[in-house]
Amino acid sequence: MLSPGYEEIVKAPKALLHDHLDGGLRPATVIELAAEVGHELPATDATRLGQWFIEAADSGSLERYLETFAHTVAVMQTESALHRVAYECALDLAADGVVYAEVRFAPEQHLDRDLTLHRVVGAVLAGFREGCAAAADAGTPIRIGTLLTAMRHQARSMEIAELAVLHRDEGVVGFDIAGAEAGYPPTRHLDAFEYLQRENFHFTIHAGEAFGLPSIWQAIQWCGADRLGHGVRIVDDISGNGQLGRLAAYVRDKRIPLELCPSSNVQTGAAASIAEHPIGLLRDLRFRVTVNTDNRLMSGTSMSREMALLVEAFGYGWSELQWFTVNAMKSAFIPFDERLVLINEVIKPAYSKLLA
Ligand SMILES: O=c1[nH]cnc2c1ncn2[C@H]1C[C@H](O)[C@@H](CO)O1
Ligand SMILES: [Zn+2]
Repeated sequence: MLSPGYEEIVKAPKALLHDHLDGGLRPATVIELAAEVGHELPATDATRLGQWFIEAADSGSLERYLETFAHTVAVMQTESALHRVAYECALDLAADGVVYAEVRFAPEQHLDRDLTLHRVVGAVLAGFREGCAAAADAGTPIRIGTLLTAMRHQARSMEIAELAVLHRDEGVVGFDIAGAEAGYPPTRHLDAFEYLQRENFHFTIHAGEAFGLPSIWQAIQWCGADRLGHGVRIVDDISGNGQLGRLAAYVRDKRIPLELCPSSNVQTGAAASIAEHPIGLLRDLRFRVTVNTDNRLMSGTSMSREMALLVEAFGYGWSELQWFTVNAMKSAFIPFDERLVLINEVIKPAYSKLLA
């Protein structure tokens, strides 16, 4: 059978669990919004700006990679800008064939002007709602769940966790912490995670990206994370012959989803190349692997491109792409019955045609 081509991958339904709103703006939108607020950018032509983001993020360090967000966050400080960015995000993901996405952002980073946390969340949720309606009209339906992120070097995680629970019936489906990992362990935010568990709410934690096993261990065993944002360094607990250490065995046994982001990991130095990315080993060992974009602007990528890169590097076919997609859908934070509908009525029928 021919290996999946890029155009066919775009048409196949895909599920995305790890995508940052402030890491997915269109370069042209960054330029227009920057002009409105007088923010100076490193380039004023959309192609050159897009290239600047990719090159600046290609730094080999998470800390330097994160510096590029200064330019996107700076232009997302009004309700209309947040609404527009969320609206375009929904359209862009839908046009790429994503049928389910969880998109995250940190409300506390959008208070530089006069917004409140509630208004920030309201503007993003409205943007997603209207973007999803427009995508459905265009014949590319998509469902989007929002995750609220707290920045791990700050001290607002409890407040953001409460904000997420407060908006749970309006589209917020989960919580996360992000930012520089080394020096900021997940247990710094233990009170927020314990609160979320008492509320029967869902959360993922960026862990095992720029820091190793202790971060993953804390995220799972102290904080109770449902999923791992990246978690790629779980390979440090797997020996050369595929023998699993206790933590890796626990993660696999409990089917804890790994939100792997191949291109982002190469840019931050967590993997040497796509071909050497641990996703190959983790899939062979049947961890609950999912494929994600992380930051489409900083990596110049999309869900289809990430899958095409894996097809090229590992020789994957439709059955592996379906497996990643069903894994993601099973691991989503929306209710079980709604996940099943997407798996049985959208994903499986499409892949069975592609597999035929
Ligand atoms: O991959 C990441 N690791 C840690 N933090 C990240 C990553 N991608 C984005 N962020 C940060 C920068 C954003 O401003 C913030 C909220 O989306 O999350
Ligand atoms: Zn991330």
